[in-house]
Amino acid sequence: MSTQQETHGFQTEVAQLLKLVTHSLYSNKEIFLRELVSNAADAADKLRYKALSDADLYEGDGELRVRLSFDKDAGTLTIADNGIGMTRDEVIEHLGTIAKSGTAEFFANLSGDAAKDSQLIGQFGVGFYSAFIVADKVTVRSRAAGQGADAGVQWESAGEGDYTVANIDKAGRGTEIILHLRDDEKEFLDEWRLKQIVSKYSDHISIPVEMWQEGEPEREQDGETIPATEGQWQAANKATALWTLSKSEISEEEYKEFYKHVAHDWEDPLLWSHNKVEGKQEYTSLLYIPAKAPFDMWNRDNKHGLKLYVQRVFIMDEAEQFLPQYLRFVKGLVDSNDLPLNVSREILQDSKVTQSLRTALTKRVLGMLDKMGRNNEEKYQQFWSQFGNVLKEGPAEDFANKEAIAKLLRFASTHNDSNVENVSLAAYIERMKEGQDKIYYIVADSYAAAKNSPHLELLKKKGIEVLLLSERIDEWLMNHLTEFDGKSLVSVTRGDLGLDDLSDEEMAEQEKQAEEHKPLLERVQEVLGDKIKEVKVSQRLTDSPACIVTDEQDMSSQMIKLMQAAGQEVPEVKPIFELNLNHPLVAKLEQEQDNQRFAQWAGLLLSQATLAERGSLNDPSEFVAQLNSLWLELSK
Ligand SMILES: Nc1ncnc2c1ncn2[C@@H]1O[C@H](COP(=O)(O)OP(=O)(O)OP(=O)(O)O)[C@@H](O)[C@H]1O
Repeated sequence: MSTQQETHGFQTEVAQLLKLVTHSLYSNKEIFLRELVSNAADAADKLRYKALSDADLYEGDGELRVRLSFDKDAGTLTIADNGIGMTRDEVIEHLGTIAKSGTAEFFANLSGDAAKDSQLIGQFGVGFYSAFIVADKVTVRSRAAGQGADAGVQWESAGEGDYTVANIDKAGRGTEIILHLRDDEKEFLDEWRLKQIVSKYSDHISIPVEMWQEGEPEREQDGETIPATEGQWQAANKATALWTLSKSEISEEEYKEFYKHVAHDWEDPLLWSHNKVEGKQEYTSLLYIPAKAPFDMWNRDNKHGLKLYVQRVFIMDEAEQFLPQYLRFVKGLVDSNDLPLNVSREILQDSKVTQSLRTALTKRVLGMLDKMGRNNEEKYQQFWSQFGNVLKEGPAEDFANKEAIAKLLRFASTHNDSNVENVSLAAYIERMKEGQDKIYYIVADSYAAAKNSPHLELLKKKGIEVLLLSERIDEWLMNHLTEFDGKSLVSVTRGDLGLDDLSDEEMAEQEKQAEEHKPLLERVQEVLGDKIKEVKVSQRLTDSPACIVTDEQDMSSQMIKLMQAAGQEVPEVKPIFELNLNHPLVAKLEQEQDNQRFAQWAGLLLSQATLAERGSLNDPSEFVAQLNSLWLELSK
């Protein structure tokens, strides 16, 4: 009997997701079973955890399992678990809305192209809603552990705009999902097909997935009487938690499938590392690097972290204490023998065990990435393109591992004529010119702006490599990374390039030039006044007439932009104005007798240099006016 039936509309995002699920996921439709069995296993894990402090929740039935059954006549497939179950409110919340933040933006970005969107949707994770790949109606009957039989709830939907919920009686705790299969999906009403899917995808989840085995009547075989057997539920999977096995017992396929279960991802992982550690600390970790970044990796409240088990009992999901933020893309689990079973998030936070696990797991991840970087460049590039920018948060967050993180960084560089970020600091050092003791880089708004920056001119001419950085995070990164392997990292847009050792003769020549052209420098300083900090003969230009650079102690242009974008106040920073004395425009400037025109030329050069460096001017109309008035003068 059902009462209090209500009809609810799906949250817009769920309706969009359902449309996509039914239209784009046909090619791999059997995974619906993995998703539903995975949810059942999670529900069992949650009950086991809650029952640690309240054994009554088991209601006398502590054998947690999920059962598959089908009815050929009715065309239904049922997945029934005796896990934690759901209350009416939970059913409405979990099966009618998507709680992940950033969901609306995610849907706004879909293209409408089924093939592309199905890739994206895999990153998003459709979970329960994958039921609608094969079913045109889904009935969920659930009852939360610890409640009376009359606290059951039934949810039903055809996967279009709405669903119904009603109160029902349900004697057994847990959740039953009844799929009313579409006419062309009846292949799933088959014992062998189901067994095959279960062993392919769900062999190593922690609970048995059972199917009904019919009994056999007594029979004669080779003159012997074989007694009758009774029908019984039998596990179709191995049901041993994968990470408790030794590595040699686990196949690649099994690692990959297990990943999809823990990470709720649809794609194979890129890399994993499985380790049992004994001794002072005892734990097992199974850490995966996904192939693709999740849709919400840059969302501030993105949920991440490992699954935590204590002595093989599931304790919590998304335990973010075990890895630093800059490794938030790592998925997997840690199973500790040293933490208490009743550990809470608060206790975890302050625990020494957590601290040492975090240190060890961080090292492990950095180690596995380093190894991939050395052994498989192609795979590493795939990793870098997805997670490189997250890793760049590392040097600021994790001082102790700065050098190890720096080894993992990859940059675009003048060495390669391409924007691909594949140059490591170690590779740069190997190619350093004789006498060069610094690593040069530039941070600009785009790859093109970096590559074509006038600040690179002399270095290019001398064949000195410069790393070309153009991601938003790069300035932040370089602020925290001042040295690698004993070599300092130097921005070509700041202070001195420190090329002294490279070119004694040129340095002497420059000093001589500065002396000879002192009057010019003084005149420029006078007309530009407090717009600049200082005017100098440039060390770095060959083709451009002038550039601006930032004093060593001042905040760089990129940092100023970052802070402004974040709405923060920034101090005024005056540039050092550098002139290329070998440039004809500068020679012309020097010869200009008319003071007013001299001031206009100098102002124009400064505006141009500022534009090239910062991409914008404080007073663009002044620049336009300068340009126009000079044109007029010249065309007289
Ligand atoms: N068998 C079940 N027993 C109890 N709760 C369930 C069950 N199936 C689903 N749920 C609840 O519904 C929620 C939504 O499930 P769904 O599969 O859509 O997403 P998910 O498992 O949280 O994550 P993902 O979308 O990444 O798969 C779950 O988080 C859980 O709270």
